[in-house]
Amino acid sequence: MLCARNLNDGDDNPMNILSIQSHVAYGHAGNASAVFPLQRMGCNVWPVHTVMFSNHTGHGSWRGPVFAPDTVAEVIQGIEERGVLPSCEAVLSGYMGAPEMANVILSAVAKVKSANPDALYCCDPVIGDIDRGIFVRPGVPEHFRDTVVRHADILTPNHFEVEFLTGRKVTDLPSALAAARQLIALGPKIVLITSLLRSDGPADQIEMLAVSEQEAWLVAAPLLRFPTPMNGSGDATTALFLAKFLQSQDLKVALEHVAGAMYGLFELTHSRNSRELLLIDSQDRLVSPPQQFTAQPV
Ligand SMILES: Nc1ncnc2c1ncn2[C@@H]1O[C@H](COP(=O)(O)OP(=O)(O)O)[C@@H](O)[C@H]1O
Ligand SMILES: Cc1ncc(COP(=O)(O)O)c(C=O)c1O
Ligand SMILES: [Mg+2]
Repeated sequence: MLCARNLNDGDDNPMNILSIQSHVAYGHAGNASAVFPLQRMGCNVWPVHTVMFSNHTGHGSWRGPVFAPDTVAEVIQGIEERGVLPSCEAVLSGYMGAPEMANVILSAVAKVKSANPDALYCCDPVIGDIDRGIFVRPGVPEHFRDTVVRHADILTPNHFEVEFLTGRKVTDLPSALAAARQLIALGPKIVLITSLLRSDGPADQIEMLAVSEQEAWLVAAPLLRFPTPMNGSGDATTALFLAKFLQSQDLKVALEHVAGAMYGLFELTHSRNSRELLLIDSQDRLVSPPQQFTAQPV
């Protein structure tokens, strides 16, 4: 079984998650979108930042450094020197900045897995989206496709990313399932496709598809219209899915949780016309989603 820790053994210490992502000071993307939901779900997070930007790139301009891969490796080495990697249950990665950063992250995954063979690597292959196309540096998309994906246990591409990683057009449910299974054949145990848009799907709904070797579940929630695309949603989605999966070890439970939590977050953000996700105002919704969405087997 894909399992970081058996929660039925009476051990109620929080999960430790090493989260290596971008960080923004204002608003929510990367670690600034993932850390709070993980903490609110009761996880202990060790955030390592790959960049420190003033704000997410969706605003059109931003300032701040992209950290050198060696800088990030040094921070991870310092964590290793605390002797705590055996208690790390998962590594989570997102926006990488440059292909060399991916190698630092893969080396962190190897260290964590050698200290704790049950630890999971959850990779959000941040490459781009349907509205903007590719928004990462040259070389990063190919590096995800050719190398990083094979090392992930859980992979959470959006619609655009699943098409890039597989080289397949995803237009309907059969092509979405085939694309997820193509990725699973490379190594990941679970593929979560976020924001699936398909011709044979319901209008005005946004879907997520969660696939493992044994199971496939589809869930739909209302699609809300925003004047500009929202950023940071994938980072919160992956964080919430990982936390719930680690806690429940159940694909359907994790999928239904993330669908309800993300709808709760988007609904509040939409009702207040906010350009940034209202994560703090939605904190209770992230843990106990007010609306439930039932996943269907496919
Ligand atoms: N316009 C929207 N209306 C409602 N929910 C949305 C909307 N956009 C994103 N979401 C929620 O956020 C999740 C992740 O969005 P997605 O666009 O796939 O992330 P990414 O930022 O990685 O592109 C979706 O699966 C959905 O739950
Ligand atoms: C700094 C930064 N990190 C991460 C992301 C990824 O965000 P999303 O969750 O929308 O894929 C973005 C997207 O704009 C970003 O600007
Ligand atoms: Mg994303």
